[in-house]
Amino acid sequence: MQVIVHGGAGTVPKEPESRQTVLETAANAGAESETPVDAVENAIHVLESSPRFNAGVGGAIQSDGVVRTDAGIMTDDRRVGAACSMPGVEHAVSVARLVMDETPHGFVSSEHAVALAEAYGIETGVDLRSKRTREKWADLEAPDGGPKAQLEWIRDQYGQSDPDGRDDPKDHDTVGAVAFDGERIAAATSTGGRWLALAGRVGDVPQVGSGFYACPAAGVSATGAGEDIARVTLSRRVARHVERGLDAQAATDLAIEEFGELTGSSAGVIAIDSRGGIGAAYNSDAMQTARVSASSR
Ligand SMILES: NC(=O)C[C@H](N)C(=O)O
Repeated sequence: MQVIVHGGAGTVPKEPESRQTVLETAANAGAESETPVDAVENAIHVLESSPRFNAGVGGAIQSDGVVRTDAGIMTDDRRVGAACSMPGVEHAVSVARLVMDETPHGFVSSEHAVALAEAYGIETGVDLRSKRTREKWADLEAPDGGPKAQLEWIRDQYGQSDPDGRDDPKDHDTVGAVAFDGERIAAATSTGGRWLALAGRVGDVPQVGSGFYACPAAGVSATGAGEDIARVTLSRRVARHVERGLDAQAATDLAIEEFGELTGSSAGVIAIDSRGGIGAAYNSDAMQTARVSASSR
């Protein structure tokens, strides 16, 4: 099994070593799995459970102080599942997989996704705020009131990786994984979104072709400024470059170059192609990845 995972594209993290250790653990968990789809789910579970990443526990907070999680998963035969805007759901990737495996749909949202998760035994009602998230939120002096007041308040802060000048930004640490066993490919991405988005905002992560994609040619996971990633369907773009003959590294490089030219924004992508080529590219300051090729499976 070949596996690559990412821990988000953004600024240079303060403690890269400890994050790298979690990424390596996640990649190993993936490589020990039976199938590529198990591999991406298992790898992402590790990252969702770590408060160091913006997915599951430690996810970004929205304008009403609630962490809502999003995820998408896809396999090379174009089976796909996604779930979004879920308060209290640590393992968003498992809800996405549930949508793929158990429903005739591709995408289920908000309280209905949470209810579906609960009905199938996926844990809900988890407090996703880490200690740091709590402290940061307490400092922010959010307004009382509805969407208009919240929108006014976040207008200058949304998309800033360091809201209000605080350090330890959690804006960019979305997680993703791609796996290939020599025959089948799977890709998945999971996130808490971006700091101080309007309550209910959903980014690229659960949108097929934007935050994740898989087809016979390649599997892809993206991270970065979600609105901009969705505008150019970044993950599909990488896969298309592979379909036209590039290997995964050349395809991720080209897609990120195009993304920068088209949007002026920052993002990163990882990919594995059907010849076993692995690619990773980003135009932010940093994107940590870990990769494993286990010959035993
Ligand atoms: N950190 C991220 O990668 C954020 C994610 N792409 C989003 O916009 O929701």
